[in-house]
Amino acid sequence: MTETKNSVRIATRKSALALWQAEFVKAQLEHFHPDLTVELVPMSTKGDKILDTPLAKIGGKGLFVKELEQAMLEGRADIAVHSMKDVPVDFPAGLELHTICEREDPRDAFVSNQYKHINELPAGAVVGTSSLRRQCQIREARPDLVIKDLRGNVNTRLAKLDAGEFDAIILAAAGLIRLEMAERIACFVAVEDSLPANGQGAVGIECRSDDARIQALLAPLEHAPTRARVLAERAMNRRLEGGCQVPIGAYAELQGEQLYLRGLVGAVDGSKILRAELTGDVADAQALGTQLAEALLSQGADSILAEVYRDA
Ligand SMILES: NCc1[nH]cc(CCC(=O)O)c1CC(=O)O
Repeated sequence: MTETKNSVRIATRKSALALWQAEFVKAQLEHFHPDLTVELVPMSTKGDKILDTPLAKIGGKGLFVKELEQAMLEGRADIAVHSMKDVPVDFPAGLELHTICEREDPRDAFVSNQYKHINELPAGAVVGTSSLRRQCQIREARPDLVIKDLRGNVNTRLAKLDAGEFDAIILAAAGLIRLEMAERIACFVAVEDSLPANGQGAVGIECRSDDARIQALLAPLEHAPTRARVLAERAMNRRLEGGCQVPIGAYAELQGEQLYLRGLVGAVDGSKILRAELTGDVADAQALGTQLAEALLSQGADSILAEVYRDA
């Protein structure tokens, strides 16, 4: 399809979750703009191709977004739909994160075919996750469990659980809910027990900074409360210079006009987890995130993170 005034092309990864999110944005755009033609442009990213290496070791910010951004910069697509959790803090010149949609359940989910709760797992049980943030919080609570790396998209991870490679796995609840697999969730993990990653459960839309036509079309998809929460969480990560593969949790909730923000930085072995929280005016969301990061840094977060990056 050639570019017309009344079309939008969405660059998307090909995983089931990415396609769901792109279809969701397509449906929303068509709902608000009945005359609009919306087309998906699926593509593979480096992160999709390297499946055998723990994510923390590949490093490289934007492993899952670079190809999508290239497509927008070259005019092969107009927008890219991302899980906010996977979106790097900075954007290439000419692109911006323009829209943040309403958040799905931000919690982690405990998934197991035998056990209803992490506390039911016997000593030595094997738990699968590739997230350092989840690892450090599990290790702190249950040093007797064995944690094994678990990569792949949601379906691959569930298949590995079902094949008996793990006694339980931890996934983002949002992904399972979106893919209509909520029945696989044995229990939602309380945010007190597993503080979510910044942006978890929220979908963001990136577009060209100078594309006023697209930005006007995106306007009705914006969800201001989610934006405030996610911006606070991202500001915390930004100040800590944390990419998406770091043992950092950041979670903001709205309490009226107040934003309640919690953060943590953990040593991967669970030997030490720093926590901080604060409450402030929602209008100061980003400043609050930075302030929370400062509180964690003053507790020694920088030396913990330096260790993580050295080992990675
Ligand atoms: N890191 C991969 C990723 N990115 C977004 C989600 C889930 C959906 C979301 O958080 O919006 C997942 C899977 C997971 O962590 O289990």
